[in-house]
Amino acid sequence: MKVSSAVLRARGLVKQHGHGQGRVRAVDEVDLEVPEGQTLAVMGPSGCGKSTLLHLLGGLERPSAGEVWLAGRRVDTLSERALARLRRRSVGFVFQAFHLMEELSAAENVELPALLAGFSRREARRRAGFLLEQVGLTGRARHLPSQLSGGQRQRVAIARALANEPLVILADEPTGNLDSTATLDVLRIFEELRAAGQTLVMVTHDERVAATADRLISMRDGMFVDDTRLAGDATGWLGGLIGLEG
Ligand SMILES: Nc1ncnc2c1ncn2[C@@H]1O[C@H](COP(=O)(O)OP(=O)(O)OP(=O)(O)O)[C@@H](O)[C@H]1O
Repeated sequence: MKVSSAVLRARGLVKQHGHGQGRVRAVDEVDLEVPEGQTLAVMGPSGCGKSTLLHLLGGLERPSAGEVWLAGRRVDTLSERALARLRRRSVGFVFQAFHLMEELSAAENVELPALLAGFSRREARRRAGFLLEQVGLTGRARHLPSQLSGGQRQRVAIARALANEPLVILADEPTGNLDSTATLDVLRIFEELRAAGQTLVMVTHDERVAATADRLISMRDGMFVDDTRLAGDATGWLGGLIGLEG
């Protein structure tokens, strides 16, 4: 394990939805530090605020109160434009519903965020090819998302999330729409990501997915009720790719 420096930090994080009687505190005074290279799973009952927390950490939603820091930079006070740039350059998102661009091929879906993050066309293409190979989809690079299975789509989405060399990957129920075979494929990739030292925060209902993490936080009613370190260590093939080996 590397020397811990927090990639992601939150202080006194609050997100309130709605007004008056219908007001909900989806996230309620949360403090969090995610060191570089840590994989963190967040579990908890439906509606406890997991997705909201992930959105706040990734700058997709703004907190009602509190602070979010990414790589030492305050995020929650950035302009929309600066926030969008930070997301493009530094965060990889994986969603339950994949959210691939339907009119683009698998390879193009992975190339696009690399281009937006500033890679040259050649480098973006090379990177997409490599990433698709790593998730076992070389033969599907030219397929459209509609021509892929759910598991294959999610593997494209994970390759896409890695395309910009993100400081952190945020994954919201990444296996929520997958059958058990496809879930195992995604688990294998997450284990490799962890072994490679990729910082990752994932929200999941699946204990098998959570078991791939270094750390497990349980949430209830917008608050953390448990924070446990899980066992495990390994090394893997993604180290070179995300620039963390050696
Ligand atoms: N845009 C919104 N407007 C109003 N209330 C919202 C909004 N988004 C979330 N909420 C409420 O905030 C609470 C937390 O929602 P959130 O989606 O973060 O929970 P979750 O733990 O991810 O749930 P699930 O496991 O079912 O996905 C819930 O009570 C939800 O109804």
